[in-house]
Amino acid sequence: MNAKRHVVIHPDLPSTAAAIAARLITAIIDAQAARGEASVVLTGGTLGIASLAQVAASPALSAVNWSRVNIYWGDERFVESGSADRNAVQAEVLLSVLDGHGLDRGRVHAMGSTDDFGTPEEAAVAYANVLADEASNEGTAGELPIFDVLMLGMGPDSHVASLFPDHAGAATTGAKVIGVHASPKPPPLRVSLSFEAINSARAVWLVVAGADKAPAAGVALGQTPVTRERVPASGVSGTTGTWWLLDAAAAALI
Ligand SMILES: O=C1O[C@H](COP(=O)(O)O)[C@@H](O)[C@H](O)[C@H]1O
Repeated sequence: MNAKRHVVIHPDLPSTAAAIAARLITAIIDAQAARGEASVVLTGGTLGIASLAQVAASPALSAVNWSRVNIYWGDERFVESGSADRNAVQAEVLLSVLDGHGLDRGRVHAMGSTDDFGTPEEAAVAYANVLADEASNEGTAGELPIFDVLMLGMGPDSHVASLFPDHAGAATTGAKVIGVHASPKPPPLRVSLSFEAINSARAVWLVVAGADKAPAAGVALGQTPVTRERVPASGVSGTTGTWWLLDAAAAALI
């Protein structure tokens, strides 16, 4: 067992979402106390979006200085900017509420859409440039800003972000952001952080709920060695720790 890997199991999806929301607000407050701002990487997915809704409803919302929170995404569907398929559109359940709490939309960095780019690769290069600019602005060495918390959903096939098992993106090295074609899960075109970018984060949280995720969680957390190309969820980790935040159904085979 990786000493920095933590597994936290909650009874069901609603309680897991509420716990993740409380954890996220606390992590942002702690990061702001330490360095004046906080950066979070959001995920789409059932539990990821449910957790954002819980943040929006939290009485602790006003404890955060939302004007100094930087928001990124781990992956995005390469579709029209207003499409309900987009993780950034789904995140409006929180962002629209935060507008009333001082959120600086200049710090909200959505990945590109088909409105502005011809291919996922073009959007990926543009997002890599955004990340490099933000790293430079904050004085962080390298091409990636500090990610205090990076959230990832996980698919039943063990994909995280848009890194799918035995698919080109999961085998890519040397790029921070990649274009994805022929995604096994629709829509087929996507943009995703690479393993390299994900694993630069301080804390990586895998947020996982539902019985359909139990086999993949069992394999990713199991004793049998697996590769990240075959089981992408097994290949992510934070520099300070990796937290698996699951409901009981998803944890049934751990
Ligand atoms: O396609 C995606 O799926 C995963 C997981 O979604 P879920 O609905 O099965 O929880 C999500 O984390 C990822 O961001 C998204 O693009």
